[in-house]
Amino acid sequence: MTKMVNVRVVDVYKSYGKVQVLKGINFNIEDGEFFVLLGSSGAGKSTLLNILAGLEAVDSGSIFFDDKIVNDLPPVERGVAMVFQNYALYPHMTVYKNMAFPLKMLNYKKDSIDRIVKKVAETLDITWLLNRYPRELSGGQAQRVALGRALVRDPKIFLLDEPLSNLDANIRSKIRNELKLMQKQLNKTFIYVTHDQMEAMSLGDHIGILHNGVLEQYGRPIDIYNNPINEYIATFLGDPEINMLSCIKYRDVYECDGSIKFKLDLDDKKITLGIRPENIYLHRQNDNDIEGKIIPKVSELLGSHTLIIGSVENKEIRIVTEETNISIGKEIPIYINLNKCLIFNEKGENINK
Ligand SMILES: Nc1ncnc2c1ncn2[C@@H]1O[C@H](COP(=O)(O)OP(=O)(O)OP(=O)(O)O)[C@@H](O)[C@H]1O
Repeated sequence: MTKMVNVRVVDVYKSYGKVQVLKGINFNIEDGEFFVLLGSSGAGKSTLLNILAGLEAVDSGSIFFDDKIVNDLPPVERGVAMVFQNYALYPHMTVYKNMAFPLKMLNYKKDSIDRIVKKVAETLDITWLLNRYPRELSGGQAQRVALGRALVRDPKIFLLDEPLSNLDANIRSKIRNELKLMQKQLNKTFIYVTHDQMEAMSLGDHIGILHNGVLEQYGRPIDIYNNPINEYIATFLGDPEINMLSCIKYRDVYECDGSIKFKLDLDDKKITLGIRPENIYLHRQNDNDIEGKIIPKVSELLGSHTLIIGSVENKEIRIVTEETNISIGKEIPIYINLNKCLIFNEKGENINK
């Protein structure tokens, strides 16, 4: 097995014509980790992935694999393998031939090809599928084969560009779990691009969030979720979406959308209070909880929990609760613990102490 690489991206800039797509990107990826690049459409994710693959050149900046600069290395010499959205399996070839293909192109001998394909098939538990054609595979199996085809060349890094986005929602989470297990088993560095925050949260050892060509935040999913640096990130992560209440200070009391009032030792005249739906309660939890009111309008069962969408003074509030007996249309109290809220200043920056 090749040694795991440590990827370092240093001050990377990239423009297409007048459009600056990457504006000074810096981050590190540890050996053998599952790294997720998350961002909305047009954020620059694919561009960055293509730069790592060697399919695009940087305008300035450096890419290091294992402390070795690879800016000028062509894709085949980088030891990376790409797995695309549609898996790009050849429909007229069996699984065996699909997996053998990259080695055949590199002029490997027939018996070496056979040995490698069978070994990789065993690792991925797809030996029994070797004689099938791609049309005879489920989404998850096709994904294993696509990984297998990438794995035969023993790449140091896997680059995956939205590999699950063509799958039905119901098998997506199953395949997501499998992918994570396979990555841990293979102990290879995975760099995974997605616009889906759920996918990023569940797969990533670390996540980098790209927004308009800037890496806004980097870290462990739970740390970013609990401590997003700004309103954009706070809103991007989490489903149902975080509640954002605009608050204005009158004397020493902040008054917010949705009839919520509280005291806070801050100088800012205007702040935004970010409250995750799971942090709003229908019963008092602590003496110093802030009390508000909502009129529930919709209640949606999420399995073990219920999502309530309620409103006060035209402000919509999302609550996730374990309670099931909610009367729609009747005003009820809500309780918020200020310590569990995020506080943003007028510029949208997180100012939690
Ligand atoms: N070859 C190109 N020529 C010109 N502009 C490009 C080219 N490739 C990408 N862009 C532009 O660069 C920006 C970033 O594109 P990129 O594909 O990296 O975004 P993305 O985050 O992967 O988006 P998506 O999730 O929609 O694929 C977009 O505004 C896109 O239109």
